[in-house]
Amino acid sequence: AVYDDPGQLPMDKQYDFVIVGAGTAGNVIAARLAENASTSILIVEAGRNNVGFDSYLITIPFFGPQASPHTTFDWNYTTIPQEPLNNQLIAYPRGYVLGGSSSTNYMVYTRGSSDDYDRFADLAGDDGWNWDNLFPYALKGHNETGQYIPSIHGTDGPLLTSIYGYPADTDDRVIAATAELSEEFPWNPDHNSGNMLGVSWMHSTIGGPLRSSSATAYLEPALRNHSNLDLVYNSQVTRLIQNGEIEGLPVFTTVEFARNPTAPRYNVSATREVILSAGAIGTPQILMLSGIGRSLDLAAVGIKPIIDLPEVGQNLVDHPLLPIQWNVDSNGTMDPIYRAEAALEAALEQYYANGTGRLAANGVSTQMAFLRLPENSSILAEFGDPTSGPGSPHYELAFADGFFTTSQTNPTSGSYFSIINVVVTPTSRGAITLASNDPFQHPTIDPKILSTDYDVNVMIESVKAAQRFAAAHAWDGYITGPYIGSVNTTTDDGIKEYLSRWATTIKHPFCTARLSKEDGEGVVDGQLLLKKAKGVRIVDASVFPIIPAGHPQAMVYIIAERAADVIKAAWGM
Ligand SMILES: Cc1cc2nc3c(=O)[nH]c(=O)nc-3n(C[C@H](O)[C@H](O)[C@H](O)COP(=O)(O)OP(=O)(O)OC[C@H]3O[C@@H](n4cnc5c(N)ncnc54)[C@H](O)[C@@H]3O)c2cc1C
Repeated sequence: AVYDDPGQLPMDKQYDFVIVGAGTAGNVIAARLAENASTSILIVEAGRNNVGFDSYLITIPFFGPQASPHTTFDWNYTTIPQEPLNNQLIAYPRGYVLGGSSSTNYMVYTRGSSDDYDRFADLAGDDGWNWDNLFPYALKGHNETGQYIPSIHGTDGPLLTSIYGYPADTDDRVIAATAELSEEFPWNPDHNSGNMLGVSWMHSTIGGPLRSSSATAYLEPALRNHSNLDLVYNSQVTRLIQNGEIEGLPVFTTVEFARNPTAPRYNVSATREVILSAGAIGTPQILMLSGIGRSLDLAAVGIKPIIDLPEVGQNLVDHPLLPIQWNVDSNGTMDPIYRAEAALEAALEQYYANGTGRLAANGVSTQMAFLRLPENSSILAEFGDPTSGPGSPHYELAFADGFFTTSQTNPTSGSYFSIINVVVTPTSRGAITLASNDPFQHPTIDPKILSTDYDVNVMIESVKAAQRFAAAHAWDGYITGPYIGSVNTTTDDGIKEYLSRWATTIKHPFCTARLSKEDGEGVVDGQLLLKKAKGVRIVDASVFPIIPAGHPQAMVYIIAERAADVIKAAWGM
């Protein structure tokens, strides 16, 4: 059953599992556990329904970047001042809706490098998490035909993925530049094979003309098909409550939640486990509100410490992003972004008539490159190599037909080509801490974007690589010059100044409740069970020991698919 208010929930009902957060990972766990008819499951979600008011923003692919921030789909968090970015406060979006961030993200689908999975398995002390063993879970995707290797994609799983669905003016030139500069920018027929290096067509979680999210792919069918699954949304979990002790360890299987700060609080207990899937911000916030974290910090905001786990909320890592653009001469054709917006009515008419046109495709980019610094790079000599192996990239270039930005003011005329630079193996580490003991007050978010010399230097190298790509003959007669003339991006210092103005986050917070097989380290163990406690497992972006070197939603889905099997095995289901 589905409830849109916590007051409606039958309070005498027993659940085997209570899942906190109907987001990317939470819905995978819920749908898989619900396959066992004799098990009862409740999902508690703070955010809103994914259908209803303004929902075209989260269904029509082109509008993805407009679904957040400052909408009802978003938690609308803001960071504290980021010193390397001229002390700007950065909007820090997270999905506040069924499907979580999979309902509001930009839909880019990259599984990541096999090295990243193998390092995850090593740090977890469990080979079940390595690439070879997780590959069958990756096939729980569902594909359309296109520029990809069919044998490495699934065809009957729930999540829909596809390649870019609209011919861009720049497609042929990107491919020609790749052929021309093939030593630095080799073509890779499909970066979802475990080897992601090179330039490939971008894949997206789009099926037909619609966004595919964990709400549409997992939650909705599970609620339709399994009466043992209940959902309550508009219900924010305010803490977990200790309800006993087993083998000298506190048990935390009672979940407290409320509709808003002044509404009554309700409790529900799981007879087996609570699964925290509230994401890299929500999960550490709930743990700390429950007395689980760095004891001194908790006491400082008036929370009684119960479990001292100093890494809760620490190790926050995110990918920094920096867009750069070029003016282009497109023979009088408008920039596709304005073309879609200026001709919105016609575009919508086409979209609703037959699901085609610019609005049916991802609004971000068309192809993307994952690249390594050269072996003899002075950056690697000075700082070491943070990648998980020789098949993993240091940075990414994403190519966009039109003006793409999430930090600059959009121009209102002209035609553009954009390259989005991303440092995919950042070494900056920030933290989530509690600003108060009020669960409805946002936590303090400090991702410390671009705060290490390694990150800044790799971003500078990425921009230079983008400039080399845009200087290929393939762009002759098309690119007419760089877009921002006021900052000289031909020197390292110039790029640094440009970066302090326009770099931002790509919105991939990770690792705030990281796993570790070592005693005395991390927040969860290799089976994702909360350390020093009983009854709590965490499955979401927070448990990753290292941020994936790519767009991470695919790896969250894949890890959640296996976590569901780990839970089933633990309870003999
Ligand atoms: C704007 C944006 C663009 C992105 N673009 C991409 C992209 O193109 N490709 C890609 O691979 N990745 C992208 N990402 C990142 C990716 O979407 C996330 O890493 C991934 O979805 C995280 O999954 P999760 O399960 O950890 O958390 P989420 O999917 O965020 O789920 C957490 C859920 O828990 C709920 N919750 C939180 N606190 C509470 C509470 N106290 N009580 C009850 N419920 C709670 C939330 O409302 C949410 O529904 C993007 C993210 C954003 C925000």
